[in-house]
Amino acid sequence: MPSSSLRLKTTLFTNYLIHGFGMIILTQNLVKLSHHWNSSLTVASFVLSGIGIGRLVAYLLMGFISDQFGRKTTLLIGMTTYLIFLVATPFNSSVALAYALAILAGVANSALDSATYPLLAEINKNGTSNSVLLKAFISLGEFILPMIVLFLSQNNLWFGLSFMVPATLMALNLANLLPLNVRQSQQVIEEADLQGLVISRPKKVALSGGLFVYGYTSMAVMIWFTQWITIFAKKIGFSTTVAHFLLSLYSLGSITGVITVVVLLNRFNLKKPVFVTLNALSLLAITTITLSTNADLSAVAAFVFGFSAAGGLMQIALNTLLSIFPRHKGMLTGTFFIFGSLASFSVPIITGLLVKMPHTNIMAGDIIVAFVGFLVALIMLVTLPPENSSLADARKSINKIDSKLIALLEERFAAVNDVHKFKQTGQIAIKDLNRERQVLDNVAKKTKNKDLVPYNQAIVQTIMDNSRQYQASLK
Ligand SMILES: O=C(O)C(=O)C[C@]1(C(=O)O)C=C[C@@H](O)C=C1
Repeated sequence: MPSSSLRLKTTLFTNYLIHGFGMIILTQNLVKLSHHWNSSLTVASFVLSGIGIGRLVAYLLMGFISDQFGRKTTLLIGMTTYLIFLVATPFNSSVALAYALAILAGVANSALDSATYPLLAEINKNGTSNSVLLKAFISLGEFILPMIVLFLSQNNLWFGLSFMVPATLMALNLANLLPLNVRQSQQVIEEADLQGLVISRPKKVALSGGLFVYGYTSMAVMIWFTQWITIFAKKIGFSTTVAHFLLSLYSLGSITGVITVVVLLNRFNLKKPVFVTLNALSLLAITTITLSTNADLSAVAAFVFGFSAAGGLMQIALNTLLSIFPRHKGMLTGTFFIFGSLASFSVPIITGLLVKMPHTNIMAGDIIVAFVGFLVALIMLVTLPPENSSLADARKSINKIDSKLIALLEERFAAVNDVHKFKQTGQIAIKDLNRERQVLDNVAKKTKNKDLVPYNQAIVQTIMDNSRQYQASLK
């Protein structure tokens, strides 16, 4: 790996560690901040919604900027706005400005996403495991920040230091990024890569449509669980300790899942089986949680649910989407995350309505969400071209393709036989160089991956040479 690429990756992962801090920094300091703003806790928690608004408003714009003006520009926008949010928030004493700063944090988040996911896909051909790793850095940030907040409060230190730690990291990270030539680190984005996956149009439509739906369900399935599991567990008679423990097991499962998925995807070409298996596991786990009245069984299911549903599935789906339409990675990332943001917005409303209805099992709705996610995984299974995880596997694929080619060649020779009959009747020469040129032009036009044109043309030329020999052999 070139050193510039390693340096760029360090910047990207550090950004997401800081983003892990950023995700919970307002909630972790909410009481202190509300005093600072001279407001009630209710008003202070309203400020949190600014982040969601900022994300929703900015995703498409940032996606556009990322595609049109480059990943580095978008990264700089994201990092600078994050820095302003982190530095200004602890000093600010106006609620209105706090809301504006929260919106800025949302904008920063959307800029980072719109630049980072496309960049990771471009730096590494198989960028899925790196995208999943981003989630691990977010979790690490979310794990560290509460400890910093606790340390500051126990030692009577200024709460604003918890903002200054990520702000300092962000400033250093900006200094690290500024001199970098990101285009060079992106390496050569070959024409072949820009063509995207070679699959039929209907398959492309089905897969990309499914993946956008997955942008919603993958987020919704987690929010639904995390929002209700404690209340649900108490309602079905589990002790308060068990009820809270289920959420911790979910988080533990999530971190284990992310690490497992990163290792699996790094070592083997297993994207499809991993995606389908984890979706099946998440469906099974949430069904178990919904129906179980046994605390031990629910505990195992909560861990498995975190492992699968929160183990980086969203990142795998986004990465697959980017591989279908590589020319518009920024806009696609933005749109995908808008679906996710819609889930954060709508799930609390939907579940809020459901919970008012008598005799409803609030977790049952999450089974439906997980089931839709599983259906998308099945669509991926049938539409994505096969990945070969070993030499033997790759050769098996070649054998299958060769069988199809042979059948097609036999069909072609049958057509050549007909051509030959017409030529004999009309006393026309076998060799027709004009026709051969037409055929080769057609090959160039039909070949999607332009790097392959000379090879495909050479193959078809050989076929025509043999077609002539075959015709000469016929009586
Ligand atoms: O189309 C013809 O005239 C053919 O004879 C068939 C064919 C071919 O195999 O495509 C073979 C020889 C000619 O030189 C051109 C094309």
